[in-house]
Amino acid sequence: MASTAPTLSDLSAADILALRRSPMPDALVTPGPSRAEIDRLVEIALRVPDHGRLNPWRLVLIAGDAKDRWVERLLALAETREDAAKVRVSTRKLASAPLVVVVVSAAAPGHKVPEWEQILSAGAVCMNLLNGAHALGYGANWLTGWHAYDAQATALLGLDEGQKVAGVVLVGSVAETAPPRPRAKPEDIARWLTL
Ligand SMILES: Cc1cc2nc3c(=O)[nH]c(=O)nc-3n(C[C@H](O)[C@H](O)[C@H](O)COP(=O)(O)O)c2cc1C
Repeated sequence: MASTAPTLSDLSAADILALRRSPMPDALVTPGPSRAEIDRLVEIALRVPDHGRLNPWRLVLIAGDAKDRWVERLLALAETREDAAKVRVSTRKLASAPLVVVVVSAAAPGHKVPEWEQILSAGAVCMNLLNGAHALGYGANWLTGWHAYDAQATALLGLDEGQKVAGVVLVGSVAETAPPRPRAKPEDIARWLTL
């Protein structure tokens, strides 16, 4: 008998957003999105509110041989650190996913649009990547990790002065769905303003 489990195409956009869950990094596997799907994902990622149309973000796409070399170089850098044992483990989390999208905050300080708002817009890019990947039938996980902050590691990404890594978003097919994660209770977080 055919499975009656709902597929993505049976779900409404609201259900897709409500059901999204980050798979574990090593549960993100090949095949990754095709080139056309990556183009679509980038289009979705960039459809974010951006006060003043400053485009205060950049994306670095990492896949294939370049991704293997990136992880190798990070592993070599990890070994030079005092916390090598710990960062080696977090670096290996990057190995499985076929696509990594590094979201870079390129906020302009001193602009009349506060830097805080520009940085928030980079966070929105990360979130759109997660939802976009999910809607396209893939999974994604938003990480940072030591390599998002270490100057030698970020130099591998060719960031300009003042740019910061907002997210290292792993994308791939989902080998194993993560179990449900406890969520904040709306009543603990949201309240109606009464004046
Ligand atoms: C800015 C940011 C950085 C994160 N960095 C890491 C990280 O380095 N390592 C990690 O295990 N999880 C990290 N997380 C958490 C993962 O994204 C986590 O898998 C996620 O919160 C799971 O929740 P979800 O299923 O609702 O997406 C980070 C989350 C955010 C928002």
